[in-house]
Amino acid sequence: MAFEGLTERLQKAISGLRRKGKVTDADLRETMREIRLALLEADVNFEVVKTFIKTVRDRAAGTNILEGLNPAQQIVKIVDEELTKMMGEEAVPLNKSPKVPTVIMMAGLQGAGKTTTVGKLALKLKNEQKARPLLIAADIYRPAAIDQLAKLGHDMEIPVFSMGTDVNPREIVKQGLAQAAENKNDYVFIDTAGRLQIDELLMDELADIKTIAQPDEILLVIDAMTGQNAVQTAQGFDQRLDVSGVVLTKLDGDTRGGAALSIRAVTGKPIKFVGQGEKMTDLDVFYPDRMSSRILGMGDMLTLIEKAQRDFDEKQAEEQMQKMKENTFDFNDFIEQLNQVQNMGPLEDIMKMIPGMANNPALKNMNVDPKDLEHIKAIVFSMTPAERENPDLLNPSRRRRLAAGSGRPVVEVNRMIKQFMEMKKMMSGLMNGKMSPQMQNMMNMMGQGGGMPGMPNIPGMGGLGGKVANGLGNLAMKQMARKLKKAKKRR
Ligand SMILES: Nc1nc2c(ncn2[C@@H]2O[C@H](COP(=O)(O)OP(=O)(O)OP(=O)(O)O)[C@@H](O)[C@H]2O)c(=O)[nH]1
Repeated sequence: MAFEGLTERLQKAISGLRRKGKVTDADLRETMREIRLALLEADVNFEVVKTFIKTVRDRAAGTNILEGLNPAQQIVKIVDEELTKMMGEEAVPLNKSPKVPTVIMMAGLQGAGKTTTVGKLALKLKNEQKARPLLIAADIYRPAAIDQLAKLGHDMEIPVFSMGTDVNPREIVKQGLAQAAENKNDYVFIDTAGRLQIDELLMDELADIKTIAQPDEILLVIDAMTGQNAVQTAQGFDQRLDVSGVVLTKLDGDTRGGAALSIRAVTGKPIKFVGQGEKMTDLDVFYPDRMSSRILGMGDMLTLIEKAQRDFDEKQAEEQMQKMKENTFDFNDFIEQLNQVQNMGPLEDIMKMIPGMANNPALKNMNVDPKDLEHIKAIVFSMTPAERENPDLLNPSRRRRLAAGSGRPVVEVNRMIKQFMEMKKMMSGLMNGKMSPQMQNMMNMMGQGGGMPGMPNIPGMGGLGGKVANGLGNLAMKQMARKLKKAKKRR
C-alpha cells in the first residue's frame, strides 16, 4: 500500500499536539516544520510544499476553536482539506464526445504502463458501461507492445486494430479510426509509442497523431514511483501535447507519494485514474479527498464499501446474512465468504482502509499469510458434506480425521472450529443491528471481536469501537460521515 512513510511522518508530526489543550505559536511552528519535512521527504515538489505550508499555517493560526475539535484534530482537518485541494478537490471523469466514438489517446514514457492502462481502462468501460471499445496499436518501435495489446484484447474480448511494425503510426491511426467508424465502436484507445525520455521525434509523432485523431482525451500515463521525475515528465508532455488528464500507475509500489501530491499543483492537469497493481482490474478513479484521508491514516471507508459492493455478490451476501441471522451459517457459506474476501485483494490493504487502522502497531506487524487461508480451506475441504452443513457433528474422532485429511495439527483444527462457532454466535447477534448488508459483510470479514478463523485478531480493535473511536479515528469517522453524505448527494 502506498504512502506508508508519509502517513507515519504526518501522524507523528501531529501527535505532539494531541495532548495539548491550547496550541502556542511555538507548537504550531514545530508541527508545521515536521509536516514540511514529511512532505519534502515524500518527494513532493518544493514549491508546492511551500505554498501548502503557508496556507495551512495561516488557517491554523486564524482558527483556534473549531467545532469542538481538539488542536490535533483541527490541524488534521485543515491538512486534510488542503491536501485534497492540492490534488484537485473533485474526481474528474473521463471526457466523453457527444458523438461516437470518443477518442482517447495515450501518451507516456516507455514502461510507464501505457499498454497495461489501455487494457484496464477499456475493460472498465466495457464492464461498467457496456462500452464497445477498439484498441489501436500504434507503438511500432517496441514490437512486443503490439503483441502485448493483442493479447490483452484477446483475453478481454476487446478488438485490437494493428498493422504490424512496418506501417507509419500516423497511417495506422487513420485506418484504425476508419475501422472504428465502420464498426461503430463507441470508444477508441490509441496506444502510442514511448521512449526512455522525451525527445523531439517522439513528440513530433505524438503531435501529428493528435492532429489526425482529434482526441477527446489525451491521457498521460506516469509512473508514480519515479517521484519528481514523473512531475517533470508530465510538464514536458503537457507543454507539447496539452494533455487533458493523467493516469498515475504503480501507486501500489509508491511508498512516498510525491508524484500523486504534486502533479495537479504543478501541471494544473487532473489525475483521473490510478493504477494500483498489475491485474486488469487494478485501476481506480482518483478521488483527491479519499487519497488525502488515506495519506493521513484516516482510512478510506468509501473505497472499501465500493470494493465490497463490486466484489461481493449481492444475492449471495443477502443469503449469507439471512443464515447468520437464523444461526444456520455453515462451513459451505464460510468457504464462499473466504473466497469473496480473497477476491478483494491483500487483507493488509483492506484493513488499512478502515479509519484509524493504517498506523495501528498491531496491523503493522501483522503478516497475513495467504497460506493461512489455504490451510483453513484444506480443513473445510476435508469435511464431509454433512459435517459442513452441521458443524455440531464434529466430535474428537472426526476432528482427528480432518487433521489427517488436511495435513494440519489437531490443535489447529480445534482452534479453527472454535473460532468459527464463536463467530457464528456473535454474527447472529450482530445481524439484528441496523447495518446495511455491505457493512455487515465487511464487519464479518474483518474478524470483529472474537475473530473469524484465519483472520488476524487485532488487539485494541474490540469491534470497530476501541482504537477507532478515539483520537484521530474519531475525527475520521466524522469526516467519513460528511463524505458519505456528500457522495450520496453527488449520485
Ligand atoms: N505494480 C504495478 N505494475 C504496473 C502497473 N501498471 C503497469 N504495471 C507494469 O509495468 C510494466 C510496464 O507496463 P507496460 O504497459 O508494458 O508499459 P508501456 O508504458 O506500455 O511501455 P511501452 O509500450 O514500452 O511504452 C508491466 O510489467 C506492467 O505490468 C500498476 O499500476 N502497478
